Amino acid sequence: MPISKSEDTTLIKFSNVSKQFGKKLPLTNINFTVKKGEVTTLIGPNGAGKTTIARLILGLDNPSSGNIIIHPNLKIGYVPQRLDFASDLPITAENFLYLLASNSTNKDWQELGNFIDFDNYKHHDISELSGGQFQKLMLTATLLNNPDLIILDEPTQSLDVTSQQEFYRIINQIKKRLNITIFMISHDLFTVMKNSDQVICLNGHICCSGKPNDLAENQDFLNSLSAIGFYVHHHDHKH
Ligand SMILES: Nc1ncnc2c1ncn2[C@@H]1O[C@H](COP(=O)(O)OP(=O)(O)OP(=O)(O)O)[C@@H](O)[C@H]1O
Repeated sequence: MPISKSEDTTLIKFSNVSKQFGKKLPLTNINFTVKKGEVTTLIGPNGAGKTTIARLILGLDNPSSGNIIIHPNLKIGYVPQRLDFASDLPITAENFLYLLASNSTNKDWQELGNFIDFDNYKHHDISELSGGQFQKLMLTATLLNNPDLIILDEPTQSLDVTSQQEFYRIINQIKKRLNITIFMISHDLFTVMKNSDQVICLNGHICCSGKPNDLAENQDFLNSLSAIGFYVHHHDHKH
């Protein structure tokens, strides 16, 4: 069913979606929308159903019940958590992008390279890249197909704080300059709160969701974060 005109900025809409695997019910009654041009971040503990949601969006799996509407002709790119097969390839980062670009719709990979500080490591073999450089390369590889929306599965999981901040800076640039919508799965609660337009807190069901600023003030949100194992720092004293 197409999205009606009044919801034109809605790229993805989950309505009462549940997913069952045998006797397991990892997702129950999931409702959310992803709006064009926004960064939506899904947070939750291991086993919360985050990857299952990403797979449903990508059409790799179907909901057991409920309805998922994807905006017609939406091009979705996926940046996986890891890409084991590529990390040992005896090929430079530059040649890797060059090869991918020759098969893609966006031939201008060198321009995309500006986003990721590519000149500093483009002549390095992929196996020599740092975790942060490799993630940036994967991100750029995904952008080669001119997606409208990209899904990032825990992109900063193995990165140190400086590389995480750098990665989120790039994500924000991509959002602004290329007008790409971002759907991100993440564990980095505090970076998420700084860098998202919408946060969805998941643990089999949606515990709460909203704009980071609203949620930060919301005791239900703080309680549900504690309940699912996120440490919440209460900064209630003055320096
Ligand atoms: N194909 C499958 N068959 C059976 N159970 C599955 C399948 N895929 C996922 N599950 C189960 O669904 C639940 C949610 O898994 P999912 O991978 O979506 O969680 P997650 O939030 O992404 O976890 P993590 O943070 O560890 O990656 C888990 O209990 C998992 O074992």
